[in-house]
Amino acid sequence: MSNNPIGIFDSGVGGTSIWKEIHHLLPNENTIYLADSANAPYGPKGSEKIKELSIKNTELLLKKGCKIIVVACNTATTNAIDYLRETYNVPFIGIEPAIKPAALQTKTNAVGILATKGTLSSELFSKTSGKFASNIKVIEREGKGIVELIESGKLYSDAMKAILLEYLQPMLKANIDHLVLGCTHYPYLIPILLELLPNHVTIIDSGAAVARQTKTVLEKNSLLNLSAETINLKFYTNGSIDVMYSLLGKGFDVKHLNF
Ligand SMILES: N[C@@H](CCC(=O)O)C(=O)O
Repeated sequence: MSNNPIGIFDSGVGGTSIWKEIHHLLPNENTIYLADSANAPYGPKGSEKIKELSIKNTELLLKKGCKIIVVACNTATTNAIDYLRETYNVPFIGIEPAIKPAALQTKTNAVGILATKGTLSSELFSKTSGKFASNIKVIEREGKGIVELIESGKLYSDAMKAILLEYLQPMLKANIDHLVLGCTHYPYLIPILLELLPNHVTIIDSGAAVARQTKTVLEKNSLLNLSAETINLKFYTNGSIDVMYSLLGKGFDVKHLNF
């Protein structure tokens, strides 16, 4: 069982930002990544639809023998992880916008958060936000259009720069000193954001924390892979293989699969 793969899924290619953190921290683990790009973006879909898609992805990963599932998608986590944990008999790791560290560290008492509509409108997000950020100003912004541009291979484009400028403006006006990236596609924006943001704004992303949590849960459940066999890193997408390669780099085992 311990050499069974870690299953990771996202609405598309964004969760590869989480896969990179996991593979970096746990290089001896087999992994299977599912990019549900054909159904991206999840953000504007209702909670029930997001749940349904998360179930579909989970069941495919379980069929492939995954020992643990990482929901590498804020939108799927905030809308579906409670249901998944109640329903399936494997550990689940989720990702949520890191509003807590931002709220604890802010000196200007104002933080920005960029996330999808599905995340910002979820019960889980409003609970976390109410718990940790009730005394500070939180400028929320739906990152409308960002996932679509990344999924269509237009990460470094004038269109991307233009919408980011628009979304950041009210945050900068409110004097934020932290920007929380609340979607796993967004770490790929960091080089552009660094160009657009003043130096005093810290970008917060929870990818490394998710990898550490995955390691902790594997350890606790005696599921760390201790075998000396060569590991397998598999990627399945129901969208564009080229976009996967553009973010991962060539040389990985990326296959097209209808799911
Ligand atoms: N990867 C995204 C999903 C965005 C979307 O498909 O709208 C997230 O973390 O929320």
